[in-house]
Amino acid sequence: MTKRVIIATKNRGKAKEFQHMFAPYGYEVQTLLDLPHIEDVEETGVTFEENAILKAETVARELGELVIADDSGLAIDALEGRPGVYSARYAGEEKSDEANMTKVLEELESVEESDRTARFHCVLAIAGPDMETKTVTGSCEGMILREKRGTNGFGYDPIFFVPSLGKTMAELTQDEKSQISHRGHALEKLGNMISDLV
Ligand SMILES: O=P(O)(O)OP(=O)(O)OP(=O)(O)OC[C@H]1O[C@@H](n2cnc3c(O)ncnc32)[C@H](O)[C@@H]1O
Ligand SMILES: [Mg+2]
Repeated sequence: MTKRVIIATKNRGKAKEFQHMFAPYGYEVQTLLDLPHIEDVEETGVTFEENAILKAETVARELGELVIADDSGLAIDALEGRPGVYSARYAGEEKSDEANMTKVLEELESVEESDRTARFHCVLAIAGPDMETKTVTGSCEGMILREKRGTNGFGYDPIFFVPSLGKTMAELTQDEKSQISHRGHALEKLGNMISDLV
């Protein structure tokens, strides 16, 4: 029987990545896109950790099941860590990846190459009945380019350059991204915990 794991996300890009990352372990991933009766959780926290816990615990309580949530974002040094926890809505409530990237590129227009350092952060929270909520973190270092490159991935991937690979995140295959990404690193840490629980 296929094991099922629920991820409390409505982000199609994240959903696709989790499906890909869990498949080799024989897990079928369901997200809030498959469970439309579950409402969006308001992200009132001021840290990735607070928001990940909020999303995981709220949905776990509603479903009475084990749930994983992902809160993530991009921290740019020249912008004092912005967009940070506001990454999804940086250019407005409509959560447009294109508008968010355009805003970042404009804000960095006068910033020279060596100062364009940034990193993606990901906090995964796992919550469920009869267990204490746990969190793990992962990050990935890079540079913000001056224009978009590549069409894979989602969010800020086309402007996030990974120096060790000489490519943007949006030029990586799903396998390549999972090996080096903030989400991939966090999920590695969650690995053993999940196999004990789900
Ligand atoms: O809360 P859920 O429903 O999971 O979906 P969301 O898109 O609102 O997710 P977050 O609140 O965690 O915001 C994360 C934002 O950070 C960006 N982001 C996170 N991981 C990324 C990745 O792997 N590549 C590119 N951008 C990413 C992207 O803009 C996301 O919308
Ligand atoms: Mg969100």
